Amino acid sequence: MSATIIDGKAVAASLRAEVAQGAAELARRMGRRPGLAVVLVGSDPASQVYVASKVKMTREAGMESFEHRLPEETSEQDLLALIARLNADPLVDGILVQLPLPKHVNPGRVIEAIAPGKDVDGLHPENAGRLANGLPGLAPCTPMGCMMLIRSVVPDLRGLNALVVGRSVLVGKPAAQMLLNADATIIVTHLDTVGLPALCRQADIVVVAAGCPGLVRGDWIKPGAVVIDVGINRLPPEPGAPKGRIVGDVAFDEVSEVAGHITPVPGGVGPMTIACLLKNTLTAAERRFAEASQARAA
Ligand SMILES: NC(=O)C1=CN([C@@H]2O[C@H](COP(=O)(O)OP(=O)(O)OC[C@H]3O[C@@H](n4cnc5c(N)ncnc54)[C@H](OP(=O)(O)O)[C@@H]3O)[C@@H](O)[C@H]2O)C=CC1
Ligand SMILES: Nc1nc(=O)c2c([nH]1)NC[C@@H]1CN(c3ccc(C(=O)N[C@@H](CCC(=O)O)C(=O)O)cc3)C=[N+]21
Repeated sequence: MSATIIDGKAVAASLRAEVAQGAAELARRMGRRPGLAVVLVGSDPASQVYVASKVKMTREAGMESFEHRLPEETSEQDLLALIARLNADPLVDGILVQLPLPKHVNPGRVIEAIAPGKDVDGLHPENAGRLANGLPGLAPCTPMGCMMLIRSVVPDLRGLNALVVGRSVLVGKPAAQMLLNADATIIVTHLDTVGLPALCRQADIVVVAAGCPGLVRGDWIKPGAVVIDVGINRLPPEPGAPKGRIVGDVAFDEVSEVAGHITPVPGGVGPMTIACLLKNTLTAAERRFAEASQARAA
C-alpha cells in the first residue's frame, strides 16, 4: 500500500476543540451558550444515529442542543410552522433539518423557509448563491470538511485538476464550487457522464459522493492523487458484522495502492461533517450576536 491515510477523526477532534474554545468565549460575552436546533422527521435508522451523534457533540462543544423529533406523518405545514418558531427563537442560532424528509414533504420548500443566517447546513439558495459568488455566508458542512482534509495534505490547489463524482445540492455541487474558489480546475460528473474512468485519471484531487459502494477503482486513479471518499453505504449483514459493514464509494484497497492520500470510511469525511456543523453554528451565533450588538448601539 502506498497511500497515506488522512485521519478525519483526528482533524475533526482538533476542529471541535477549537470550536469549543470559541463557544466558551462567545458564551461569556452573550450570557448564554450558542444553540443548535436539529429537526428529525420520521424514524429512518441511519438518520437517528447521525442525529444522536450531532446532539452529543454539540453538548461536548459547550453548545445548547434543541432536539425536535416529529412523527413520519407530520404535514409540511406543521414542519414549516416549527421552522418559523425556530427562526424567531432568540436562543436558536442554527437550524438543521435532517435529510431525507418523508416523501409527502417538499425538501426545497422546507430549506427555503429556514432563515439564511441560521442555515448551518448551508443549503438555503441564498447561502448557495453566496458560495457560488465567493461571498461570506454559511457553507455546506460535508464539502467544507472535504476541503479541510484536502488542504491538510495539499495547502495550495492552484492549477490542480479536481474531479467530483456527484452533483447533489448537499455535497457534489458545493464541493465543486469550493474547489473552483480554491483555483482548481474542476470536472463534475453524474449518471449521464460518459467515460468517467478516463476523466478521473486526469485528476490530482478526486472527491466521490455518489452513494455507490466501490464505484471508483484503482485503475481510475492518477498515481499520487488525493482521494476523498464521502460515501456512506451500509452493506448487507455478513458473519462478523450482523448490522452490515459501512463502506465508502471508493474501492479502498485497490485505490490505496495508487493514490498519494486517501480518506477512510468510517473515520474520514463523516466526523468532519459534524465538526463543521458545530463550526457553522458558532459562526452563525457570532454573527447574530454582532448584529444584535450593533442594533443596540445604533
Ligand atoms: N460523510 C458524510 O458526511 C456524508 C456522506 N454522504 C454520503 O455521500 C453519498 C452521496 O450523498 P448525496 O450527494 O446526498 O447523494 P445523492 O443521491 O443526492 O446524489 C448522488 C450523486 O451521485 C451521482 N451518481 C450516483 N451514482 C453514480 C455513478 N454510478 N456514476 C456517476 N455518478 C453517480 C448522481 O448522479 P445524478 O445526478 O445523475 O443522479 C448524483 O448526482 C451517499 O453515500 C451519502 O450517504 C452524504 C452526506 C454527508
Ligand atoms: N440536512 C442534512 N445535513 C447533513 O449533513 C446530512 C443529512 N441531512 N442527512 C444525511 C447525511 C449523512 N451525514 C453524515 C454525517 C456524519 C457521518 C459520520 O459521522 N460518520 C462516521 C460514522 C459512520 C458510522 O459508523 O455510521 C464516519 O464516517 O466515521 C456520516 C454521515 C450527514 N448528512
